[in-house]
Amino acid sequence: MKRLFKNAEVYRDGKTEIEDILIDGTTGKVEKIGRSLSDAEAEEYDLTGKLLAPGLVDIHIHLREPGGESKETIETGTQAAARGGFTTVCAMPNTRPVPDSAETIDELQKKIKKNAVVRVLPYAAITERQLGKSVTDMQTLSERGAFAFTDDGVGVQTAGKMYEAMIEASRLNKAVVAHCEDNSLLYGGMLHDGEKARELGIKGILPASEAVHIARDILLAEETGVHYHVCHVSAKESVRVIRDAKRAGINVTAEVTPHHLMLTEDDIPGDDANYKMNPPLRAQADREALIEGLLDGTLDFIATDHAPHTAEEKNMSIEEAPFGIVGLETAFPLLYTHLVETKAVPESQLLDWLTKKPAEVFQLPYGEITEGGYADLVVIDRHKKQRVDTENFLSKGTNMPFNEWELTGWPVMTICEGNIVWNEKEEKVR
Ligand SMILES: NC(=O)N[C@@H](CC(=O)O)C(=O)O
Ligand SMILES: [Zn+2]
Ligand SMILES: [Zn+2]
Repeated sequence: MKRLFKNAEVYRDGKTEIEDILIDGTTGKVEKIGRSLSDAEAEEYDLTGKLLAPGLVDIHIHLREPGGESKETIETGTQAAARGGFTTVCAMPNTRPVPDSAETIDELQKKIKKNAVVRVLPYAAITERQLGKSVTDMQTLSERGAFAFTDDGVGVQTAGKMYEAMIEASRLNKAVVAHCEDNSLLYGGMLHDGEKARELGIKGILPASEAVHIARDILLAEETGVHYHVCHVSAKESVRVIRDAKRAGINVTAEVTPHHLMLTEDDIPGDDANYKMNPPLRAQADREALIEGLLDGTLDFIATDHAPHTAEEKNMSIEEAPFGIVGLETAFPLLYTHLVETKAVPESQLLDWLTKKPAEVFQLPYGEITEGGYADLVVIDRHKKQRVDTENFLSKGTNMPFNEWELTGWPVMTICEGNIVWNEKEEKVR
């Protein structure tokens, strides 16, 4: 089935212009882009006044399946993604079992094929069961569709294992994606090692627990030539280390989450586990360094680290609850409201951080609207103002600090490979 989107403000090639886009549901591709298009067979949609952008790409999410279905499933997590405007998401491997072998990744691929509403690219683990002891059979995992390798959820504790993994990943032309956290520097910390932790009497997490791991890995990346990508950068020291590495020509890239861009430890109202995530919300100087890092290209793009947990788990105290917050359904309006509407960042820049940049960094054929390219699109109503209502989420997870925030710029329709996977008008997910 063909669809013709008329009079949209189309963002492509760095510009926004009023155009029509004809897509083909059979091939899943964009057939034509231009002015005054018509097609006798196509169903028409008038998008006057709406922004039509490439479908968003999220390199870092947790779908919890298999093993954590009470927190999220491939179905509910990708429904949440579709509603948030995301058409490509990369699923982290801290599941039970961990995708660390041919059997486990094959099983995961089957589940994705059956239940995913948007495109899911699965990560495989760097080490077996993410225990940091022996590197997985990366070649086999690559052949079976591993997007890249990561032990997200934990840091690879020894330099030697990371080095071995990087040599193999480099040979296979795959990225090593790292959760950076040196356990020997944790000291039982739960919040950033700052004012708020002291006030609440909770042990602090040193910025160095992140930055030391990153610095170590960067030297190993230099040695091995691997594409090394840093997850959820939170500390100003980490930004500095990555900036220096890029200047030295080392193949390092990095992401930052919406929550680290928006919040600091000062926003934590008390013992509320909706503010508990790893890495933690840090100080104002860190938040500023993250924004500066994004603007100067030290940090390459934004990823949500959507990390659902059950209400039961998150209703516990900060010291008892698990780390992590959800983000797929609010990422775009949150960033649009607080970066674009405030004029801190041009709309095109925000879109690039959520589409073109992540796709480029991982050499994915998504994240841009082109004739002949995938019909992955999101329609955004820049004027739609709405309060976040976690009760209304499609995700099973409601654990997040942005409930009841009034935000502007909501996705109203998401198209993945030519199929409408979310349409606000019909409150529908495929
Ligand atoms: N970010 C988090 O706080 N939690 C993540 C793990 C992770 O991303 O490291 C989770 O899986 O819950
Ligand atoms: Zn992580
Ligand atoms: Zn994560």
